[in-house]
Amino acid sequence: MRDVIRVMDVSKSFGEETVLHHISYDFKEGRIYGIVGNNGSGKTVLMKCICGFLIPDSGEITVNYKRIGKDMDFPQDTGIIIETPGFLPNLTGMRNLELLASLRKKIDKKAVAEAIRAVGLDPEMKKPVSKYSLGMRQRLGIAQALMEDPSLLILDEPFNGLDKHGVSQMHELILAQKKKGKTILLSSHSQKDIDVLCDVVCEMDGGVMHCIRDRIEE
Ligand SMILES: Nc1ncnc2c1ncn2[C@@H]1O[C@H](COP(=O)(O)OP(=O)(O)OP(=O)(O)O)[C@@H](O)[C@H]1O
Repeated sequence: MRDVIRVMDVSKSFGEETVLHHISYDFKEGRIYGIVGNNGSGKTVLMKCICGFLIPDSGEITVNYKRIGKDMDFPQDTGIIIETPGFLPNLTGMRNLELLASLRKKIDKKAVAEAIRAVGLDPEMKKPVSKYSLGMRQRLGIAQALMEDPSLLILDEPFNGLDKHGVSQMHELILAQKKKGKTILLSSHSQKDIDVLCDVVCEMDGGVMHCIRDRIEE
């Protein structure tokens, strides 16, 4: 099984606080990994390092065998949600995603509209994003992560602000992504999200990461 992400002896501190302490782990293709741990345990910092938003103090991370920060600034072919997604408030959801898509490659309006529909929003909706509820904004964030059909998804608390129905819709969407062979890293404080979705559960604690469940190896 191919290693999509390799985290090799990665450390990261902020002042006196060591958040990641010599972490090494290989994330394999086609699996859903749950990243769990208490508040402040370093889940977001690890995901940000993988996405190139933070630079480790030492160690190396590769995504699809390319070194982040060396061979490329951020991972290619990757959909990312880190923290609550920010959008231009006066534009519609569709226009926001079209703009983001156009920064990367030739804009595919049909794919953008499909992603918006897949998260339960209406691509024709005329409402500007400033009038979206938190849950709608979160759905748009998930659509943004999915719209270019990336093979890797890095989702930090992607269900924030969603109601019960919304969460189960998004569970189905994520499981459908897994069926397409995608690799998914997901952090969540909800045990249900982790139980329903994840093949492997990795816990952050005291700067280190332990795999506490592996349904594939069991
Ligand atoms: N840019 C930064 N500057 C200084 N400290 C930071 C920075 N980013 C994160 N930290 C610190 O790193 C630690 C880990 O933060 P992180 O956001 O990764 O936690 P988390 O596990 O995602 O928590 P939560 O479950 O609350 O989202 C925290 O103590 C946080 O204050």
